[in-house]
Amino acid sequence: MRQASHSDCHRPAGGLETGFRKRQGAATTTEGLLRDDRTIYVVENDPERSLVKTLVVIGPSGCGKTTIGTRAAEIAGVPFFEGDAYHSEAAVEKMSEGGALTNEERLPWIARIGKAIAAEAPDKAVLACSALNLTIRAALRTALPGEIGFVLLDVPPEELRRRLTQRQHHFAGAAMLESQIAAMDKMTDVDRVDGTKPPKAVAKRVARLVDDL
Ligand SMILES: Nc1ncnc2c1ncn2[C@@H]1O[C@H](COP(=O)(O)OP(=O)(O)O)[C@@H](O)[C@H]1O
Ligand SMILES: O=C(O)[C@H](O)[C@@H](O)[C@H](O)[C@H](O)COP(=O)(O)O
Repeated sequence: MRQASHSDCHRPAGGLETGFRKRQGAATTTEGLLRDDRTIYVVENDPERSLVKTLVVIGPSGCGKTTIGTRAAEIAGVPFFEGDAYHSEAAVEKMSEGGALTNEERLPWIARIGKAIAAEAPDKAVLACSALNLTIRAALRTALPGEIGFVLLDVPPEELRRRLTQRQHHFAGAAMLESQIAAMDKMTDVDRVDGTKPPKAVAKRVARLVDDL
């Protein structure tokens, strides 16, 4: 297995097109059609690109997506993508003030992530991305049409709160936590790993899921 180096953490170069738009009417065969309440969204799906296999490390702020995703990617020898690096400035500003994103605000972000992974990952990737509800996981499945797995790092709210109160230099603080927990669905379509265990142990379990993709 190749060892992942620091440069394997992928961040956007800038200028990526979103590949996302709101529309009415039917989707073509190269598009994924997503419905969220009364709105229809389209995340474009480019049939020409390689089918990267992606393990998405998911869960609310503070559950350990970045910490565990980075280590798991290193163990598995695949590049790591930091989902938070693909937010728009407006989204970061909103979250810095404790505001919660809507699905409509999240979808262009997901499209940017999908394009980056499709363009930059050779065959497999680990992605850190909250993916709190089915609409967003469906968008990821559409934006990344290769095999995709989701693993939730299970951490109780009081531990999340403790971690976020201590974490520094990040736009998402404890103020966002309640809205994140409220936005989470039952997550019946994902794997779960106990995220309260030491990072090394959690990362090993997640790396095994990357190998199994
Ligand atoms: N398994 C763990 N045990 C204890 N602390 C952890 C664990 N995983 C992450 N942390 C700590 O919790 C905080 C949030 O982790 P981070 O990876 O930034 O979470 P997320 O990316 O999900 O927001 C960080 O300070 C990190 O060091
Ligand atoms: O790592 C974190 O602290 C969080 O995940 C945080 O960065 C934020 O929650 C999402 O990137 C925004 O998206 P959601 O509103 O979908 O969680």
